[in-house]
Amino acid sequence: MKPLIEFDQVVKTFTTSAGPVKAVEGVDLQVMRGQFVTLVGPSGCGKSTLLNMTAGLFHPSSGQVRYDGAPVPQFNRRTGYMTQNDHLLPWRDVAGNIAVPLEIVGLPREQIRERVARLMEMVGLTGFETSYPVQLSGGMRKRAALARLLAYDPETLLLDEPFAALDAQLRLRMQIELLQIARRLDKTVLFVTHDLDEAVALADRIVVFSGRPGRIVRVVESVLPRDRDLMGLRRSVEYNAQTAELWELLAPAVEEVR
Ligand SMILES: Nc1ncnc2c1ncn2[C@@H]1O[C@H](COP(=O)(O)OP(=O)(O)OP(=O)(O)O)[C@@H](O)[C@H]1O
Repeated sequence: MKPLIEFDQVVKTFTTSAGPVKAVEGVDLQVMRGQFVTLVGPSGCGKSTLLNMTAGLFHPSSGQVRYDGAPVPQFNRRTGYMTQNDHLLPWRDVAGNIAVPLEIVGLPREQIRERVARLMEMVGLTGFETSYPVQLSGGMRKRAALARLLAYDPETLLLDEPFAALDAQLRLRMQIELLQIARRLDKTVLFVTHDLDEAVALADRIVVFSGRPGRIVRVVESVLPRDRDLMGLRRSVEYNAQTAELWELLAPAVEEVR
């Protein structure tokens, strides 16, 4: 099977007023179609930079990022991006926000209405069509942003700490929903997080980075079954052992940053 996303000896150096900043170095990684891959590592190790390069927002300084066998084009339209900030339009209601991508591609009104209703149901927002972002809780805003992202129907979801601002319970609910949706729609996911528990809970593979310049320290295959019960994970011996193993791996990098 061919990988969907490939990082081949990727180096990215930024030019800043304080001089060059090497964000990542020697990154070799292959992501298969349909895989859920989490990226963890200390702050500033270039995790977002890797997502940006997958989205085609900028290119590596050396090495190559390939998508479906070809170098990533400028603006990779087969990917959809979601960051900590949900970027909902405050002057549009929830249905109006989710409809934006469908309006851009010129879908007829009736089809937009149907697609929006389906997406709202998928993320558990039915009944809030006419609410405005300011009236929503943090979790509901994330759901709306996720539905809008799915409206683009991207093959790959690039998620940069999407749930970092949520409290523990809401985060768990969003994780459960995201995992279900990703599996059901067969999405490929690159998910950046600082939270090791989250990284292990969601991933098929966990990629651990060193401090800046970010290098891959280890790629860990999940010990959990693909079909997993996120609610019951805390009681899973395998889950706790894998999380502890990752803490050990990350400890030197955390020390370095300190
Ligand atoms: N556009 C840019 N111009 C200059 N420097 C940048 C740019 N983007 C990222 N950097 C620098 O590259 C390094 C890696 O940044 P990046 O945001 O990819 O790290 P990260 O691992 O996602 O960090 P965090 O976990 O804190 O979000 C940082 O030192 C950052 O300041």
